[in-house]
Amino acid sequence: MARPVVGLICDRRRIDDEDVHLVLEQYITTVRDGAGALPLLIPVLDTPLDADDIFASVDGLLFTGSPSNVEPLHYGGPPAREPKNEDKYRDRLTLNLIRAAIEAMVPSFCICRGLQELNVALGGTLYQQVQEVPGRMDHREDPKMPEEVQWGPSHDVTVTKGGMLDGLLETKTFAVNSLHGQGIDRLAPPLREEAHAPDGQIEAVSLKNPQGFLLAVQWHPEWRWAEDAVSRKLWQHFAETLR
Ligand SMILES: N[C@@H](CCC(=O)NCCCC(=O)O)C(=O)O
Repeated sequence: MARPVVGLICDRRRIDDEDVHLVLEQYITTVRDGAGALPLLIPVLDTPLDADDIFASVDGLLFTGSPSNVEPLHYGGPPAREPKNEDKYRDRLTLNLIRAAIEAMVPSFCICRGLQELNVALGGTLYQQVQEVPGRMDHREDPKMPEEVQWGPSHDVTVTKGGMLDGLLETKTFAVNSLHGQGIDRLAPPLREEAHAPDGQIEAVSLKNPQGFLLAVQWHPEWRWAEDAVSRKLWQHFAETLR
């Protein structure tokens, strides 16, 4: 039987004066092994690919993480302090694609930047520097540390009662990694909180009125997914919605 196909959103970066479309390999191998699907990379072109064309070729979508930030103009925020750290072509594709995927009930899993895109696409706002918000922790990785530490467990999250994760996971508090400087400020009206960090930062969301599968997490369940019971469950559940 043919494997289901999952479309992974690429980043668009300028490398050696060329436009390059790329995805970290860990997302690709996790889609293959954790969700049992065929990974299909979705490039971020000047004129975005048509959502219906994409939906005709995939059984689900993965909105990947990225070092780039959603441009604040999309949520009425002040100009970014680091305007170079943007991917305006990705914004142009994903903000519309997420809304279209919800409408078309295409199963979608959103990770890190993907969660932030979902919140902005549905009318929410972002903190541009979570660590500067009074009472919030620093959710960024330490780039001076070895990769294992940067991507290793960083803080707990607690699952919110009555949501998708509450129904899915036996463990209600568990450790996650944390590699983000931005985060949800105002939650988009159609979304509900699924989990939060000890400082109150929203760490996972889903639709209040679910239509198909839509889950977004601020952490990275693709990192060493096979070694972590919660990550295994999330990928398995995503896989089940693809068929
Ligand atoms: N830039 C945003 C989003 C953070 C994010 O997605 N990090 C993932 C980095 C690794 C990768 O390339 O997937 C923020 O800082 O909040």
